Amino acid sequence: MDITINKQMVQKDKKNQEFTPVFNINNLNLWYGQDHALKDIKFDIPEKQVTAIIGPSGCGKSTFIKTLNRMVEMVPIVRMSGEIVYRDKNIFDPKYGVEELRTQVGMVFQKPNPFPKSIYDNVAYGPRIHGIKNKKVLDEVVEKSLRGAAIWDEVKDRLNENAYGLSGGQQQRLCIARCLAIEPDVILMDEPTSALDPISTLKVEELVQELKKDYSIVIVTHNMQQAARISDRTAFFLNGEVVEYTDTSTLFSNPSDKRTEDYITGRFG
Ligand SMILES: Nc1ncnc2c1ncn2[C@@H]1O[C@H](COP(=O)(O)OP(=O)(O)OP(=O)(O)O)[C@@H](O)[C@H]1O
Repeated sequence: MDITINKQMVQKDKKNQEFTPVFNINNLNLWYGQDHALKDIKFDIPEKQVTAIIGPSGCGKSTFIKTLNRMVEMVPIVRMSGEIVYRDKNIFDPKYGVEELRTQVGMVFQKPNPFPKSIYDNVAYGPRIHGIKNKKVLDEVVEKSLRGAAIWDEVKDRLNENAYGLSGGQQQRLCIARCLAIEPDVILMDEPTSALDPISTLKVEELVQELKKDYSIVIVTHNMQQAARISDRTAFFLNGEVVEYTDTSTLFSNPSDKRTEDYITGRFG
């Protein structure tokens, strides 16, 4: 049986700009036991743009982003219905291998989580698992990934030192380099700067702007200013629903739903 679903056609947003979706999410529902955490989520995530997910604590942002690489299934009590189409294939199809998906859809977490290994080995880890053994090829991948994550100049003379010796901001960029080393198509970021100081936050935000030239990025953030600064489109989640999803400038300057307006003007959350 062919699991290809052709939904990846070019679409137009509210400003009539064309975009190609990388994910189509259709009537996605998710329960933790009896708790209905995601309710009829339906929207498309564009290619090579930054999509921000905002909303108050407990509204389902992390749960949602973790459905996109099926990490949420690691929680045993999770049940889901609906469909997530990634580049014309339903990721819930039993024929779609989760490893294949996670090679395409990388993830960066809230707290930097380098392995207790050298800087070099952190970045080479994924390529090695994918069978790359040649030292010269690995050296190239490591350098390219560290350059891509804007940390090469800071670490090039200490590649064999333990990653735990880096600052929090450097560790987070190392984790981004580790993600780039497997050459993903999409990068999911779950509050990637919430554990960082303002200068490291700025570096990661600048990096996100660079990365979107080559990757499609979905970022969960508590910080509305951050969403406004770095994203092209924003989805506002509330109680497990998407209240509003549109281009970021419209959402912050002219929201169409009163609940969005109340949230972005600080009336709750
Ligand atoms: N592992 C879990 N088991 C049971 N319920 C969970 C689990 N993870 C999340 N939930 C519940 O699902 C709902 C959404 O949680 P989620 O963490 O996705 O929200 P969030 O918007 O990311 O919150 P925050 O901004 O505080 O991180 C909450 O009611 C939460 O209690």
